[in-house]
Amino acid sequence: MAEVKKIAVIAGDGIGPEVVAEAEKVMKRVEEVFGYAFETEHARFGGIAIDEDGTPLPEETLRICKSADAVLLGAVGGPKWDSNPKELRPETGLLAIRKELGLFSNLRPAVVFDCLKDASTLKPEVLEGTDLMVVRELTGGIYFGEKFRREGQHGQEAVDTCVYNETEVERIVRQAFEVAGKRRKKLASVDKANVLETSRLWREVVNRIAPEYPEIEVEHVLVDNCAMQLLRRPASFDVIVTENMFGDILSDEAAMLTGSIGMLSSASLGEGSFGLYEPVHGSAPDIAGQQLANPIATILSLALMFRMTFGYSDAADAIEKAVAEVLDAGHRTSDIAVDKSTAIETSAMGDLIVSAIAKA
Ligand SMILES: NC(=O)c1ccc[n+]([C@@H]2O[C@H](COP(=O)([O-])OP(=O)(O)OC[C@H]3O[C@@H](n4cnc5c(N)ncnc54)[C@H](O)[C@@H]3O)[C@@H](O)[C@H]2O)c1
Ligand SMILES: CC(C)[C@H](C(=O)O)[C@@H](O)C(=O)O
Ligand SMILES: [Mg+2]
Repeated sequence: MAEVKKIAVIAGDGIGPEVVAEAEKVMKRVEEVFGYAFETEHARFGGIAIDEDGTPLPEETLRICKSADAVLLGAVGGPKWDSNPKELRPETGLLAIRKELGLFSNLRPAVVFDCLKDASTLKPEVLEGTDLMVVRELTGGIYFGEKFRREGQHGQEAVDTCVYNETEVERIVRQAFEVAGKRRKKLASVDKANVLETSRLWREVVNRIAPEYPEIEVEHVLVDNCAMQLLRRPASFDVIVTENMFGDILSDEAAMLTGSIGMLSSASLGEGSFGLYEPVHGSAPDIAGQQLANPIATILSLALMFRMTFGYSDAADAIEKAVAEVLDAGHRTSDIAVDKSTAIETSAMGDLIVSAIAKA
């Protein structure tokens, strides 16, 4: 009997519960096919927790996450809470959970499935061979710097500060070198060193560490240029390492290489094997509750959990293969369907993937 792995499951808001439900079906199927055992504990987080507990990140939720081996998260947020004070914003809870759990490294793979090239706005020949990984710093930078308002000469002033220390930069940069070493050995460090002091420090740290990884080819790319090159030569990128806000923006851009943000999975990691796994997308209030959401990003996030936290590569490979097979067979949710009239619902996509999961 396999050791029981504890997974904290946080559905969240909007399409969160819809996509997480499909990932939970996949979890059950993996238990049946591979004999692994998972114990899940559900927790409230985000907008729903604000409504029921008066805070986006209840103590109980944090306790459940800390006592688990890994966390599966859907998405949080929505217009209902958009004008709340910042302590009562779902997004504030998201930043708090990342910080509390020490998840400084966010891996966001963007892989273009051959059969989905028609779902992208880029030409198929530009997309050919695109398989990149954004390594985003997740617990520092402008997201976590001091923020305040003050009265200025021209009315209210708002201040956001961006701070990075060498230790924070070094640990994420080392992670990225390690990731690149297991891939195609190319690292693009993305910054704005022509303007920002934090970026100058970032670049110095990358240059100091690079000689320790002589097998990795390093390029420095300014973030504005990177945004452009991602559309011009996406296949030339292997690993992109960058600070918190640039990584947020570039990963949503990279999503469109794959056809939809509904395809992009992520792993948030710290020093140990513990991780939080969530799709890159948000709660998509515009399509919530209609079974229109693509569950693949969440299902692929679960595959990342199996591979990275539990070392269950057989199950992770089987999930990824099942997703590829279902897409190859022509099944599409609306976001990736060229002919929208043929699109299938969230749960139908989940069911098809579940049925396709098999031992190699
Ligand atoms: N990690 C998170 O929980 C997270 C991430 C991003 C945004 N958010 C929050 O989500 C809310 C909505 O944000 P937004 O609209 O800017 O971004 P979003 O990612 O929720 O949606 C952007 C667009 O992509 C579509 N989309 C997103 N996921 C999809 C899926 N799985 N299948 C099909 N289409 C999908 C949406 O319908 C929408 O048109 C905000 O409150 C935001 O703060 C949360
Ligand atoms: C909702 C928001 C706080 C979050 C972020 O910016 O990190 C989201 O955009 C993401 O990419 O996970
Ligand atoms: Mg984002």
